[in-house]
Amino acid sequence: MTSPAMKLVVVGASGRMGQTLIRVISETEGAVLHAAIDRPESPVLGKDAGELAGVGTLGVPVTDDPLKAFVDAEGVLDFTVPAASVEYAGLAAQARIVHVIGTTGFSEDDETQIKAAARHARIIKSGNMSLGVNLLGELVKQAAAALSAKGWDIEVLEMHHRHKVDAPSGTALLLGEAAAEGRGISLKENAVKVRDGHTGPREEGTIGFATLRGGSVVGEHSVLLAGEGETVSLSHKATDRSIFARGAVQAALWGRAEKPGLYSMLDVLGLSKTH
Ligand SMILES: NC(=O)C1=CN([C@@H]2O[C@H](COP(=O)(O)OP(=O)(O)OC[C@H]3O[C@@H](n4cnc5c(N)ncnc54)[C@H](OP(=O)(O)O)[C@@H]3O)[C@@H](O)[C@H]2O)C=CC1
Ligand SMILES: O=C(O)C1=N[C@H](C(=O)O)C[C@H](O)C1
Repeated sequence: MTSPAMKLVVVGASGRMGQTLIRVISETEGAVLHAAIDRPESPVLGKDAGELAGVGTLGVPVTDDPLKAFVDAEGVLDFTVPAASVEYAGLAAQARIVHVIGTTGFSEDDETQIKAAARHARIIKSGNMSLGVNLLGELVKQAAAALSAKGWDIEVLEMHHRHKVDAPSGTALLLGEAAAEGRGISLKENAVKVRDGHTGPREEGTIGFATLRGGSVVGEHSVLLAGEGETVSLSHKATDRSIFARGAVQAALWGRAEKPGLYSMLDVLGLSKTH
């Protein structure tokens, strides 16, 4: 017997990802839009979420009351801002529902609070929900392990649209973590996120980041492994935000059957060693 469609709440409904999520949910068998939430000051409150996202009337008005929305829901899809995601994680824990977090730019304190919420909520969190980037992360891990001898320098390059507010991107950090794992080192202790002025020569074993912003670029990432006389380059280019939204809906459906905990897209995609 097939289970009824999973009731999903989209928070940040007016955002670039919020609208893409509403569209993708409307096209996904097994998922249904239960509620759409935005900030109390948002001009879209009261508007139909489907009309807002260009998929026709869905009979779901945008509200600013997450608590009420979460009570009867089974999952929340959250691509908003760190402060809001931390708050939603607490509410999802109270409601015992699945919380898919795509938001990026968290502080260490935010991460601690999300981990605490995952004692009761099923949280799936990733800096990038696409299949391609998560596969790329695994390839980067392998390449970093294979090219771990001295003389191979790792640099992560990213470009995004002019509206993006955090840097390096969540994806760049995910790829940096993958490279660090391949090397058996800590990213936190070896990352170089900014270079300016007389920096001196590159420090052996560091992982560098470079950030570009402009135009409407959805998301482009490259990991360069630069050696003496040769460079290996591993890249991903996103041209459509629906790749992230499809991954998020897939994550929510997967999380429905899981125990409370903090999971990543590697768990959802079966690429995790521990799952
Ligand atoms: N993990 C992944 O695969 C991906 C992650 N992202 C990340 O998702 C996040 C959002 O990206 P994007 O959609 O481009 O950004 P937008 O700015 O377009 O959307 C963010 C939305 O969140 C809303 N918002 C802000 N505060 C609250 C709140 N307290 N409660 C409810 N809603 C709130 C904003 O409303 P308002 O505009 O009124 O402030 C806006 O509608 C970013 O962190 C981005 O990096 C993006 C794509 C893929
Ligand atoms: O802000 C964005 O747009 C994106 N954010 C995510 C990130 O920080 O990596 C994922 C994707 O690249 C788009």
